[in-house]
Amino acid sequence: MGEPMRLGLIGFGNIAVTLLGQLAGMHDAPLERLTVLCLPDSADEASARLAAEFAGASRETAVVTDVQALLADRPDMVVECAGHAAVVAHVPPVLRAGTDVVIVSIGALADAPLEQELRNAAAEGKARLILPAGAVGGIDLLAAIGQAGGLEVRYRGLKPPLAWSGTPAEALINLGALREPKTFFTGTAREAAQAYPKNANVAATLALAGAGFEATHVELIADPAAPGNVHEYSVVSPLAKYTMRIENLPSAANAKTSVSTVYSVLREIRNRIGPVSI
Ligand SMILES: NC(=O)C1=CN([C@@H]2O[C@H](COP(=O)(O)OP(=O)(O)OC[C@H]3O[C@@H](n4cnc5c(N)ncnc54)[C@H](OP(=O)(O)O)[C@@H]3O)[C@@H](O)[C@H]2O)C=CC1
Ligand SMILES: O=C([O-])CC(=O)C(=O)O
Repeated sequence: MGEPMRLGLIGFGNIAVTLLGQLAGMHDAPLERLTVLCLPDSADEASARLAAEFAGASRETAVVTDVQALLADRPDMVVECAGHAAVVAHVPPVLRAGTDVVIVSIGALADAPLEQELRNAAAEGKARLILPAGAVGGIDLLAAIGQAGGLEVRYRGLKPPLAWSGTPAEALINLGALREPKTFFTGTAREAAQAYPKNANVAATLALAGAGFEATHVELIADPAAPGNVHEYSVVSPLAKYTMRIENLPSAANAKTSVSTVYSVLREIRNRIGPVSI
């Protein structure tokens, strides 16, 4: 059994609540304290759910609404699952304080000054900025062969029309009337991640692992026949060529987010606490 850990969570939406259920059932790699940083409007609900679903004899919980209170709880690691604005507001001070952070809203790094600020904050605090694979796979191979250069990466993100609601796609196509797949965005990973902050974090993950934000080609597609949230990409490099297609189950509480994202975060937590990292 690993050493007990003090975990901080930023956000209390779909990913955080689903993760809470997974953490509650995790006994092989124990958590001794879970501190949630949420918006003031969510604090009462978060307190009630933590008390009912997670707290116990050997588990303490706290709900806070500002980053200094989160840091005062001395978490060993913090997981951000709240969106791009929360990365901007909260992650630099946590890194500067010397605490490792897993960022789920990776597309925030498409803002080049913010990416630099996060790298500087991690260096200053001697902390690690951890970028999980999230809803996509094959990041290990991409990051490995990318070191040799010469990468060409092309990514297609297909989701059912509902998953694109509330995004700029609404102004480009009639999502409700769509009867066939429609590509509404073609561009770079930087453009995609910035225009679709809740839907194109995968494009940013591929860019950061591989060919960079400008050289990673992205297509975003609304497809009424999509069998879930689909991530397809192809890699051509001097060392390897491969294609990947992942059909992800969307979250019941947020069609934009694939459930596998939660499990990717859980993997980071287990790798941190457990005796083996894989
Ligand atoms: N890397 C990847 O592969 C993936 C990354 N993501 C990223 O994860 C994010 C979270 O996903 P999900 O949980 O499904 O989204 P949700 O919208 O369900 O949850 C996000 C929660 O964070 C809250 N929040 C917003 N701003 C702050 C803040 N400053 N401090 C604390 N809480 C805040 C939101 O409140 P309110 O609703 O009131 O704004 C909401 O409750 C997405 O926005 C996306 O950026 C998602 C899928 C895949
Ligand atoms: O969860 C997914 O399938 C991917 C996603 O939303 C993103 O890339 O932001």
